[in-house]
Amino acid sequence: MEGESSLSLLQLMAKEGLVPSPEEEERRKNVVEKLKKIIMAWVKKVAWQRRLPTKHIAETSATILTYGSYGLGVHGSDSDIDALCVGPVFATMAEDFFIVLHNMLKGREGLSEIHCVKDVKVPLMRFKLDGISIDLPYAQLKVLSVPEDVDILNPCFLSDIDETSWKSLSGIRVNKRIHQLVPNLENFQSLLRCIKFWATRRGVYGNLNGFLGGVHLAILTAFVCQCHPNASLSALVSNFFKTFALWPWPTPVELQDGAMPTTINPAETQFFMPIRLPCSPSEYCHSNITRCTFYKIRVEFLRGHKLTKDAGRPNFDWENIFEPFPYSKKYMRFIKIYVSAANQDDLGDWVGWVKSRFRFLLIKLEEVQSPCDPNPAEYVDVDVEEPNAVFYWGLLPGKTNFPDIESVKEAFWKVVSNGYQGSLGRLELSIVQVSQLPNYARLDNASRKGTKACWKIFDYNQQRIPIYSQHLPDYVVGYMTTNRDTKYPSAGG
Ligand SMILES: Nc1ncnc2c1ncn2[C@@H]1O[C@H](COP(=O)(O)OP(=O)(O)OP(=O)(O)O)[C@@H](O)[C@H]1O
Ligand SMILES: [Mg+2]
Ligand SMILES: [Mg+2]
Repeated sequence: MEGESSLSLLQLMAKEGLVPSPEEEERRKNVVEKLKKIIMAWVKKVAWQRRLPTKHIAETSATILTYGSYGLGVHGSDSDIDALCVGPVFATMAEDFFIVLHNMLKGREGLSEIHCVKDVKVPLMRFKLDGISIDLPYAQLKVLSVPEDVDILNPCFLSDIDETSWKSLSGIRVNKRIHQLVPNLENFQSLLRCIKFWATRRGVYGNLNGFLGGVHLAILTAFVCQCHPNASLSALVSNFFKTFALWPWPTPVELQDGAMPTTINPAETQFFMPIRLPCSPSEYCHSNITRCTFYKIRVEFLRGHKLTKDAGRPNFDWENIFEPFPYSKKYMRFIKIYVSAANQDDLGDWVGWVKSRFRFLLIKLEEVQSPCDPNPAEYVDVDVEEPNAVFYWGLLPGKTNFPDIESVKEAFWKVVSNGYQGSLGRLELSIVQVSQLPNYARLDNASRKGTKACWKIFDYNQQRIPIYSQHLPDYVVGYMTTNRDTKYPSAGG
C-alpha cells in the first residue's frame, strides 16, 4: 500500500525533473574534474612563485571537495556546486586564492560572472563554469601536499588550522556527519528532494528571504529519517510534516549523535527555529527567520500535515501539497522592490548585495506594523530598458494599511548603500495593488504542472526569453535564458 504511494511520489518527482539526468550528472562531474585540474596548476604556479625547491613543487598538491546539496546527492538542475578548494601551507587566501587563482580563472573559456565575496563568515569566489554556478571557498591546511580525497575529519590535517579555514570546512563536516547518521541514504535523499520541491513551490525556501535554506531542510529531513529508520518514503513525508507542524519551537532540532556534546549556548536559542549543525563545537545553522516568515513556515508545515495524514493510501494525490502558493489570491497589496543597474554585469552584484540585506527590510516592515510574506521569486520588468530585477512581497493585513514606504525606503537605502564595493545601482520601493501586478507575477495563473513557483534569473549576461503558460497562452510564467550549449527543461529557476 505505502509502497504504491511512495512509487507514485517518485514518479511525480521524476516528471517534475527533480532528479538530474545522467547527462547532467556527467556535466557536473566534468566541471568538478576541470576545477581540480585548474587548482593543481594553480598550486604548482604558487609553489614556483614562492621559489620552493623543485622536489617540493613536484610533491605539492591541492584538491576540491564538494559539499552542499551536490555533496549530499540531492541537487536539482538549478543547484549550484559548492566546492571547497583545499590548499597547502604556503598558498594564502588573501593573495594566492583571491588574486592568483582569481586571475587564472578570469577570462578562461567557459567561465563567466566571477566575483569575490570576502566580507562574510565563509569567504568565497562565485562564478559559472560551463553554465553551472560554483561557490568556491578556501581552506588552507598546514601540509605541503593535500591528498585528492583528503579526510578532513582526521586530526592530523586539522592541527594549527586558521579560523576561517575551519569555518570553510564546516560544510564538509556537516555533510559527512549527515551521511554517517542517516539510517537509509536513498530514502533521505528522496525525502529531501521532495521537501525542497515543496518548500520552493510554497515560497518557504531560501535563507536570504528569511525562510529555510538547503542546510536547514537537510537537517530537518535527517532528523525525521533518524526517528523513522524503517519508514517508506510516503510515510517519511507525512512524518516530516507531522513532526514540524507540532514541534514546540524554539526547542532546537538536533540529530541524535552520540559524538556531539549536549551543551547548548543559551544565547543561540534566540532563533525562532533553532536547528543545530551536526558537528562540534556546538553551533546552530545561521538563520534569517523573522516573526512573519516564522509564521508562514509554520502555516505551511500545518498545511502539509493536514494534506499528508493519509499519504500511505495507494491512490494518494501528491500534486496537492506541491500546489504553487497563490500569492495573488492571498494578498490584496504587495511591496514592490525594484532593483536596477546601468548594465547587466553590475546588476548581478548589486542584486546579490541588496538580497543579502533583505533581512533588514523584513524587520523594518515588521517594525512599522506592515508584516509581509517575502516571495523569493525574482522577476524582470521587460517593459523597462535598464537591466532590472523585481520582487513582490505580499503585504499581510497589519495595524496600518498604509505604511510610510518612503521612510522604510530611506532606512533600507542607508543599509544597502553602506559598504558596497561596486557602483551603486537604483532601488525603489512602492506599494502595488493586486490588480496592478503584471501578469508574469500572478503565480496562481501559472499552470501547476510543468512550471515552478519561483523563477530566478540564471545569467545576467544572457538574453531572457519569456515563457508562456501551457494553459493560459497569454500569461508569461517566467523567463528562460538562452545559452549556447544548455537545454532548459522548463521556465528556469
Ligand atoms: N545558514 C547557514 N548556516 C550554516 N551553514 C550554511 C548556511 N547556508 C549555507 N551553509 C553551508 O553551505 C552549504 C551550501 O549552501 P547552499 O546555499 O548552496 O545550499 P544547498 O544546501 O547546497 O542547496 P542548493 O541546492 O539550493 O544549492 C550548505 O550545505 C551548508 O553547509
Ligand atoms: Mg548549493
Ligand atoms: Mg552555494
